[in-house]
Amino acid sequence: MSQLKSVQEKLRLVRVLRLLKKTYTYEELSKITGLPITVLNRYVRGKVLPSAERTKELLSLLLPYINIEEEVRKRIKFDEYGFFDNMPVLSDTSLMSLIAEEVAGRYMDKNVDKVLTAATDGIALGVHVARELNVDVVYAKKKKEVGVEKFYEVSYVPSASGSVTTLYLPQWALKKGENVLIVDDVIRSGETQRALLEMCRQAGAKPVGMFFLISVGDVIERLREEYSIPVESLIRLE
Ligand SMILES: O=P(O)(O)OC[C@H]1O[C@H](OP(=O)(O)OP(=O)(O)O)[C@H](O)[C@@H]1O
Ligand SMILES: Nc1ncnc2[nH]cnc12
Repeated sequence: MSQLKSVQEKLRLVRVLRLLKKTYTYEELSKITGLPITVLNRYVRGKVLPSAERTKELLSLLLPYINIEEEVRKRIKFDEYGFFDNMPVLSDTSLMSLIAEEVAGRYMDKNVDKVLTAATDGIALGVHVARELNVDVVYAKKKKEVGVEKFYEVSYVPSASGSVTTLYLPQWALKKGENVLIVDDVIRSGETQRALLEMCRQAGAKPVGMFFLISVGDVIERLREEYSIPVESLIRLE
């Protein structure tokens, strides 16, 4: 294994431990791994990194205790209007890294050149996934930033809003022929995602897949049929 890969595996273990620490006590983790609490605590705090061999062993013992779908579900709390706060998911960098590993695994063979998302809440997932795929991330915004010469721009009417929203992306950010993975935290009506697909069309870039943390209803099936590309979400809400 290369030095880099070995370090990446060790950091992955630290993320797994940090995530499990939110649910399990050190005593419980010590029972699962057979390691003293002091040793686990040093790994969690990054004071010491385990050997490559121990990393492998610990990952195989600990990964079965992580269900990323479940981790996302339990962080989603609905308010009285049926909306949910995404921040408990998007802010958890250990969880987001593990989700991004999963997404990167699914799209590894698609030769992704760029990850595209929409500001604001898509950015966290976009950055994590792009870093995992070793590519750049670009995001469309709801306003025109100064200092940008030319934009791709797409207007649409978000379902319940009754007013026009426009998304803007600097033209240099997407190039003809690039393979694009579109990601976002939530897909509900699919209007935002259609706007991103339209930007790819304007640029002559090729959408090769779409991934969402949370989809509401059957919108991903409709997009999959319409665009004949993989469209997936980690969890689906009705
Ligand atoms: O499938 P849709 O019905 O288009 O909804 C999904 C979009 O809604 C949310 O963004 P929002 O427009 O609320 O902007 P924000 O990220 O700045 O909160 C979310 O981050 C998606 O981009
Ligand atoms: N935070 C949110 N809660 C529920 N539905 C949404 N659709 C887009 N963002 C959402």
